[in-house]
Amino acid sequence: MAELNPPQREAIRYLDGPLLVLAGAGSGKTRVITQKIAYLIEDCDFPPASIAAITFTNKAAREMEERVGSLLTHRSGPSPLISTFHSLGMRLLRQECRALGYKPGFSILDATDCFGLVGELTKTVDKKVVRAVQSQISSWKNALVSPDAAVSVAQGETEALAARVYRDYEATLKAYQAMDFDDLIGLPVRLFEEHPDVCERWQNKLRYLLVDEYQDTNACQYRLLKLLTGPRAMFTAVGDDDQAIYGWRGADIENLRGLPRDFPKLKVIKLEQNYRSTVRILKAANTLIAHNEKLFDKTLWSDLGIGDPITVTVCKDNEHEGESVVMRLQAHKFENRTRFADYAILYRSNHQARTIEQYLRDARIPYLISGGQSFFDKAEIKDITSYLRLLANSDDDPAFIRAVTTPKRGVGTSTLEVLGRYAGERHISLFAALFEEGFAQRVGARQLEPLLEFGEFMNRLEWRAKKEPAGPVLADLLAAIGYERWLFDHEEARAAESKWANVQEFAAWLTKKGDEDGKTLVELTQTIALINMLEKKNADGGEIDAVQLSTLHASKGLEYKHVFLVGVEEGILPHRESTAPDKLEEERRLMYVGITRAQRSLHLSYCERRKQAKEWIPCEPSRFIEEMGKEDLRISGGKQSAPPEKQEVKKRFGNLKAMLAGGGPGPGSGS
Ligand SMILES: Nc1ncnc2c1ncn2[C@@H]1O[C@H](COP(=O)(O)OP(=O)(O)OP(=O)(O)O)[C@@H](O)[C@H]1O
Ligand SMILES: [Mg+2]
Repeated sequence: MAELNPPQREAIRYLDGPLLVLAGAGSGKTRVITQKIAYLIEDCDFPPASIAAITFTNKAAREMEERVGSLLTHRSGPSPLISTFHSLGMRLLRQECRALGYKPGFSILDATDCFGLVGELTKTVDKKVVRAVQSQISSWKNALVSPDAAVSVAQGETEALAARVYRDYEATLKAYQAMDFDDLIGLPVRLFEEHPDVCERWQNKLRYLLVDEYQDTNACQYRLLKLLTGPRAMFTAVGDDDQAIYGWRGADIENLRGLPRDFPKLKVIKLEQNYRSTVRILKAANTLIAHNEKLFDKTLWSDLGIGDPITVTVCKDNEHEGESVVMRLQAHKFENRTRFADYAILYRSNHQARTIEQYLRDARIPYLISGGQSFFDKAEIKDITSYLRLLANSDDDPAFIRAVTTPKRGVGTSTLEVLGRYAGERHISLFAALFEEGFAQRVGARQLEPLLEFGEFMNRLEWRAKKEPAGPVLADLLAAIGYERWLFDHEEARAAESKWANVQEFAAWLTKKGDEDGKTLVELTQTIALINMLEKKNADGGEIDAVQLSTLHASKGLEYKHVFLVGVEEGILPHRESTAPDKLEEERRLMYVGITRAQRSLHLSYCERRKQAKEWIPCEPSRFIEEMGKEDLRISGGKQSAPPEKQEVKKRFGNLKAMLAGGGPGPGSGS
């Protein structure tokens, strides 16, 4: 407890009832959670398995696991449960799903799978409509609105359509023995409400709960939290209302406001010292967020020194911005003798990453991306996981269709249509239907043969997939379906190579996971949907020295020595669809999150124009730059000052070249 300030220590030791730690960015809220877990185990003799900590992302969960692990090095045996709400829900459902009419092998459909399903049910090819319907259904699910209730609350055409689709969507998922991400929270809530005995069992099992990033919980998660803690209400929640950035996904700041109302005994502790950022960075963040309506009074100070001014670079267009950010990063790294991993480049939307990636690749700078397209979203990975899903759950019709048609094995669309109709009449899955005599009578022997062969192959493999270690079973599966050959027959050589490399990486990862955790292929399958990034570690086990590229949303809770925040323009940040007053406040919080990720230096940039559908559109600097208070900003570039900025970069690179020629950097200002 040495490295803790008095309110942090108080928060850690407080066990008399529910506790809320409410504090600004970088004030050590996450550290309170980590240390409190150690305190509960070490000093209060809580069995590790009776403690659950909930983080916002898988990455945060892994980091916390590592930190807790290093605090408890001398202990072996079970560890506390550290996971996201979704992983916790999944764990719970795996054990209890029979009470809700699910088999333990239930499938988890990711957002892309669900998009396909909603698309089919909506009967439209207009992706915008499908997306709107999908997002509306998700909002209802997160707000605990049932399909029946949705019909009566729906307003306008899209919502009415969504309400109609909602019921079919739920029924279809159930028929597939499948769940979407929202179900991983919603179904445990239903389970606990319908089965108080099960709820009580879990309340006794989990005796202390800790929740990080509490401001971004939604109504459903809040309900789950209340059910899990029960009347004892032994929990610590930490959060910052100024960092609530997931309103668009159903998170509700009301849950923060409602906490004192629902728990009259709630104790609130505030933390005021920021241990992350220099004074200038913190001041800019505080000045900016003061433009939002205040929910709670908070102060935040730092004694880490005044620090460098915040730079604002005006760029001609986004190509120039990409080039400039990479050049400035290289120069900064050289001057300060830092590592690539000390840098993050943050942006509002995924598409902004493309240009930056290009310039990073050209400069041969290693980088990692988070918050982007998931590895598991790639077609080749989804092909393979469809087999795994089907092995775990033979009711998973979407998985069946993908697996039976990829690679092609002579099963045509018309046969599948007959199979679908037959299965529908009999109310059974496609997989079960293919073995039935009634179906065999409707198709010719030539059509039936490849289907039966596939079915028998899967049946033979299922037994092994449920019993044997994952690695060898997966290797045999890949060989048996001839996936590699099929890729090279159907794709250009280079595309096929890269896809096959991805499949191999995936197989190696699953094998390793299986070996580490002693899990079978079927057991691992459910985890796949929940993981959005491979744990990239290099051969010696350390983290790769790479620049981190991330959306602002995905950067929450993390910190980097030096941060480049790009595209700080009207229309991007704030986003053009979010300029209504309440949405604007969320955009401002997003900017606040971005600024407060930086420890030592912060570099903003924006473009004077951007290309949109072949046309150049002039851009305005984001209002948030103005709102940060100008005195600590150093603005360079742009029309008036274009030459000096160029000179500046040239000068620095001139130096760089001279220094390189001279064999090494001069004294740096430290990292
Ligand atoms: N008492 C302390 N003494 C020294 N360093 C501390 C102390 N408390 C926290 N820190 C450090 O300050 C940094 C910020 O802490 P932490 O990430 O826990 O803040 P946070 O409040 O969770 O931030 P965010 O709101 O961004 O999630 C971390 O590097 C942490 O190790
Ligand atoms: Mg935190």
